Amino acid sequence: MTVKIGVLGLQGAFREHAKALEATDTEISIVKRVHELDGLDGLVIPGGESTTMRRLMDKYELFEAIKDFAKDKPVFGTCAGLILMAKKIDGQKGPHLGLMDINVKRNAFGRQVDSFEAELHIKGVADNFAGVFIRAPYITEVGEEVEVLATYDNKIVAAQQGHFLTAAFHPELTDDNRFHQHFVEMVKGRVFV
Ligand SMILES: NC(=O)CC[C@H](N)C(=O)O
Repeated sequence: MTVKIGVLGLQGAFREHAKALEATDTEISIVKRVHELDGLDGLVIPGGESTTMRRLMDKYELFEAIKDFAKDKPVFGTCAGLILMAKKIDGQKGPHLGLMDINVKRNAFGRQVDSFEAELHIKGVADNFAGVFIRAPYITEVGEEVEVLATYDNKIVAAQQGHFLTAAFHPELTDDNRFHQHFVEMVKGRVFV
């Protein structure tokens, strides 16, 4: 069975995510409007700039619609997507979607190392995954139900909580689609139960 996965296409690296998913057994669509969530089995929230993406979500009434979608459908957020999914953002009053029990710090690796690549061990996914970090956040704290999937320099950079998956880096910017494949398996598991 082919599952249908949408990539939120308001801003950021959504085309790259769609491309990474092409190599998996999925039907892919770009989501820019609320009705385009209909019939999807899972959603990817890409990297970009979290405050801009939030503003656009509000503008197109996608904010509540995505919260609703996420009640029982898998969501995968990378970088800005991770920030949007977190329950707590360092130095910021409230969260955005607040889907995952994680605290996140934005632009957390500092200005000197704006962007870098590091080899990651991602639990259950890959021992040697090239993590591309771009003004990346990291997770400072996780709740009991959150499973840490990867750390870099003792900082949490990938995690999963039930049907939510998140990464501080950009798996869509490499040719390695194992992390996307992991999300597809999560979506399939959900569809079959
Ligand atoms: N590459 C990214 O998605 C960077 C995230 C960005 N620093 C933010 O705060 O939204």
